[in-house]
Amino acid sequence: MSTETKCNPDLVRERAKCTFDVNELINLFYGSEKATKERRHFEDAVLAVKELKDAIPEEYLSHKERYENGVRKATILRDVYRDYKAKHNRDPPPNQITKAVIKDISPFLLHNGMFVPTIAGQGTPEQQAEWLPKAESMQIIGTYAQTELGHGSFIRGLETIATYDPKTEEFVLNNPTLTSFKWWPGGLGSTVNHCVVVAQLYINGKSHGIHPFIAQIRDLDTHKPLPGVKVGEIGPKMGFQTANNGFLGFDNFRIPRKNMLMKNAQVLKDGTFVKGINEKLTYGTMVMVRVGIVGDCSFYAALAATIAVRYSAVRHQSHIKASEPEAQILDYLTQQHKLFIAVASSHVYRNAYLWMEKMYTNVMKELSQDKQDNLPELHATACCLKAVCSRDAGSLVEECRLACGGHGYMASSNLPLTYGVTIAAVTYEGERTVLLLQTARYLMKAWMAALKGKVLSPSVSYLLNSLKESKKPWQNTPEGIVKGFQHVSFGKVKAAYETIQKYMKQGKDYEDAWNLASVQLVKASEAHSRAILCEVSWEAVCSSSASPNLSRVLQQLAQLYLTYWTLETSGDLLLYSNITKDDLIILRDKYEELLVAIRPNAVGLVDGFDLRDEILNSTLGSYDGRVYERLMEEALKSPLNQETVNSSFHKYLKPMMEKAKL
Ligand SMILES: CCCCCCCCCC/C=C\CCCCCCC/C=C/C(=O)SCCNC(=O)CCNC(=O)[C@H](O)C(C)(C)COP(=O)(O)OP(=O)(O)OC[C@H]1O[C@@H](n2cnc3c(N)ncnc32)[C@H](O)[C@@H]1OP(=O)(O)O
Ligand SMILES: Cc1cc2nc3c(=O)[nH]c(=O)nc-3n(C[C@H](O)[C@H](O)[C@H](O)COP(=O)(O)OP(=O)(O)OC[C@H]3O[C@@H](n4cnc5c(N)ncnc54)[C@H](O)[C@@H]3O)c2cc1C
Repeated sequence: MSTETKCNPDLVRERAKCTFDVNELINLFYGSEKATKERRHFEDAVLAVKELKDAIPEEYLSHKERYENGVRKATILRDVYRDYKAKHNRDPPPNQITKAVIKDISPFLLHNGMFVPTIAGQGTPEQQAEWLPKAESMQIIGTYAQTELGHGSFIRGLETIATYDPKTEEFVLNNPTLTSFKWWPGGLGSTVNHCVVVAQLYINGKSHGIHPFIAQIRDLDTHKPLPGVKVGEIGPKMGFQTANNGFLGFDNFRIPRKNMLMKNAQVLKDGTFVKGINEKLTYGTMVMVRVGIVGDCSFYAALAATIAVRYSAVRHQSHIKASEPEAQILDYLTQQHKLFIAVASSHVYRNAYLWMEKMYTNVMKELSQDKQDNLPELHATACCLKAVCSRDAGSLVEECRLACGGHGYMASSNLPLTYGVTIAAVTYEGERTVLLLQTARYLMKAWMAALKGKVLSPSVSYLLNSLKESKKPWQNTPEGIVKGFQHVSFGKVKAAYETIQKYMKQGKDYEDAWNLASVQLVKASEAHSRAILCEVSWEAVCSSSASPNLSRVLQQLAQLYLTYWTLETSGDLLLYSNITKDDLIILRDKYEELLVAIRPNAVGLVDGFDLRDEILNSTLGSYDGRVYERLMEEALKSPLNQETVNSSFHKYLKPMMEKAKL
């Protein structure tokens, strides 16, 4: 029997309506047919491992059990990765199968995501040769320990100290205050035995700024903290329950000189400090991860959209017309308004990620040739896109959850957990406002350069164009809308700059003027991000190799994104572009037309994300649409349903009722 015949009939009908080839979309989204095959093949291999299946839903486990189960599965998953690599002589293809296995966040996330990349990016060839083979083969397990109780955003303010002792050629690590304790690093709680510690370097009483050091913190055999190390777990959070975030403090803990990662700056045996070409290269891992987070946002938006769109196709409630049967809730335009933007945004973030990945790779290549010219643009762009995409993705996931009504509130929908994980990215790897202000610094510099008629980097060159060109009449085309967002960014950058100047003319120094203008500066960065997202995604769609049928739908999605944000930010466009009220009315109508046009393809579009049921892990979103059956099946797994009468009845309820009779 085919999967289709077992499916909910609404979903079968939806799939029959689709006007494009879903497999073509899948291959386009993931790069190629070969990439799809390899990814699916790897996912199959993981899912074939029986031990990776959970007996009961994670939510019924205690905090400790959940962590232990997470570690158990992470180690099995690690074996599957290793075997794949041994068999195919290459890493497994990019995939999201960890989501199907760990459900929440792997206790090895920081090992793979930041510990290994920091050794690779910040270590000398000798250090890489020493640590990478051990780390990559999991002989050692590590994390990235930067944030402290007292400081996360302002990393120059970190208080962990590494004092060089030339007599023994060692660094002495100390956490002199409570606020200097490391706080947050994933896996630190009970999993890792090593970490990259970011600490203030002192030589002969002189501070030389923050640098990364490798410290072994637990014994490799007993796993006990080494003498001089105080380490533990920070407790339950809004999400990330299995990430095993921890705290760490050192008391005169010695590590050899070679444990400072010295690709950028060095400490020689005699204590001579050799400065790197650019001290900000020490922040390199964060830049890489910020790029990766834009890709993660695409995944989370796709996951939530898949669940909510499929559920909305299956769910019937009320009537659009009294004479007709109860409508699929997906037929309500308000529901389409809530959901289709999540589908469209996933594509936008995916294209933005691919664009950023190229920029990142180019800059890394240039840095290897000692060329740093494009590093500021990379940093500024990664900061604002990470900030805007993570916040938007969080809101989209929450909107999808709300769009599922009461059932969206069930843990078994997987939408609450997905929200907790998605929204964390607004804070980690650089808090949103703080990162937007970093981009604003870059925009102010670019603006000053534009005023002087200098050539600007590609991502901000529109500032110069907008300055040179007089504003042209608004055009209600995608290209016209992209230009409109560039005008908004231009206007906001200019206004923020002029506000700073105004305060300075009033006698304020630059820093105070900056702070007083900072709400505008943040908004300028947001507008700059939106202009990039619109331009990059529209260009990607126009240059795609998709067939005419698919291309039409992808263009509709991209136009939906542009139109949605035009209507959402119409005040800004009225202020800074030549858009008129009449243009906005036309766009409002166009937006509604787009929702109606996308509607028949809604299920096909989410099928095109190719997220299998095990990854969705949702009663509401599975491919076959057996929503009500799954809700009941999951509810029956509750431990409270494993007994007819719970002991609390005899202990509390009955005595209460009996007392009440007296
Ligand atoms: C082959 C292609 C591969 C593409 C990549 C894809 C790979 C994907 C893999 C990863 C994906 C997912 C992995 C998941 C892992 C997830 C981990 C989740 C767990 C979370 C971990 C963490 O949170 S770790 C801790 C993160 N912490 C932060 O982010 C702290 C934020 N704060 C800062 O970064 C800095 O303090 C701040 C930048 C805000 C300020 O620094 P400061 O030194 O004070 O600098 P300023 O004085 O403000 O500025 C001075 C000038 O320096 C410039 N600058 C600052 N930072 C950088 C930088 N990183 N690079 C370059 N330049 C920088 C700044 O712009 C100033 O310049 P100016 O010219 O003077 O204006
Ligand atoms: C789930 C999760 C996982 C994490 N994992 C790790 C990890 O593995 N390793 C690690 O080292 N860290 C980790 N972190 C820590 C994370 O990187 C920091 O929490 C993050 O960088 C924000 O710093 P903060 O907590 O100091 O926020 P704060 O800077 O204290 O932010 C609080 C408020 O102050 C505002 N603010 C701060 N500075 C400024 C400013 N200059 N201008 C304007 N407003 C400002 C912010 O906008 C925000 O509204 C993790 C955090 C989370 C939530």
